[in-house]
Amino acid sequence: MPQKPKLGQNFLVNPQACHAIVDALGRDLSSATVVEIGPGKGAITELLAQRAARLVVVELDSLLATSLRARFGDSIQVIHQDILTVDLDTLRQSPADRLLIIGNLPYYITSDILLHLFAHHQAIRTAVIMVQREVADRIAAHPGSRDYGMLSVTAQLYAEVEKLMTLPPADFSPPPDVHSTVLRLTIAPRFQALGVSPAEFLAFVRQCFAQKRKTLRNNLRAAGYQPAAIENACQEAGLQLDARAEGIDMEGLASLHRSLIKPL
Ligand SMILES: C[S@@+](CC[C@H](N)C(=O)[O-])C[C@H]1O[C@@H](n2cnc3c(N)ncnc32)[C@H](O)[C@@H]1O
Repeated sequence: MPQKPKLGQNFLVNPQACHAIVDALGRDLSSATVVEIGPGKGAITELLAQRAARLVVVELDSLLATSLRARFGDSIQVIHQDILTVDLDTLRQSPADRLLIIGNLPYYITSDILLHLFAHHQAIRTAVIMVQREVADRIAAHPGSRDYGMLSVTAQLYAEVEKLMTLPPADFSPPPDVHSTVLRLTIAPRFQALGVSPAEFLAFVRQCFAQKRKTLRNNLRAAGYQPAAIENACQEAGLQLDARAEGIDMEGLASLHRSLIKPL
């Protein structure tokens, strides 16, 4: 049985894909601060170093971080640290500097990295990230699809999501067990337009999706809402009582939430 690479280390070995991923950040990076998550052996880093005004890379593996420092010298900043502990705000040069994030992510912490990016969304303009295909499908899913759930709603509350390309295992060394998809997330939070506050609304969405097979009514009852309040909120949102959360768009979920927290 082949050993799983440590720290999700599947290195990209398709040069066209490397170019396409960097291009997806935007052609002109001459005034941008770019942050690469998990540069590894530098396949993407090499292209970025030629184009970005400023490049900061965050690599957890000490041997890789050392060899990146030796290879790129002072032309880039190498941070040897777990990305989940890096305060992205501190990488900006000014409050107006909004970071461009890029990375062929270590798949074992994809969701944690996404949440970390969203927690710092004010510091970010765009993120181009490669994730496992099935996870990309969930992030980009629309209401009514099997893949639509908490991850889709969370991502789409913070960003416009585009699927750019899917790569086969053979484009990596060693090849992973899965296909990989590149996503572009353009940060555009929707909380204000929906009239909801982020922490409260995300907690509510979690309750709606608590058990995907249950109806919304049952999930909300289990979360402690009164049957009459649920009925009223569904009516206000124009939703059937036996609807399931996976069929409800963001506006519908927000309308339900606003009704349910309204003082009686
Ligand atoms: C899928 S590889 C991508 C490497 C390179 N960017 C490429 O495309 O060939 C993921 C990289 O993330 C690094 N990594 C894993 N966990 C990390 C973490 N928590 N913080 C920062 N880097 C991490 C790994 O060491 C590895 O270099």
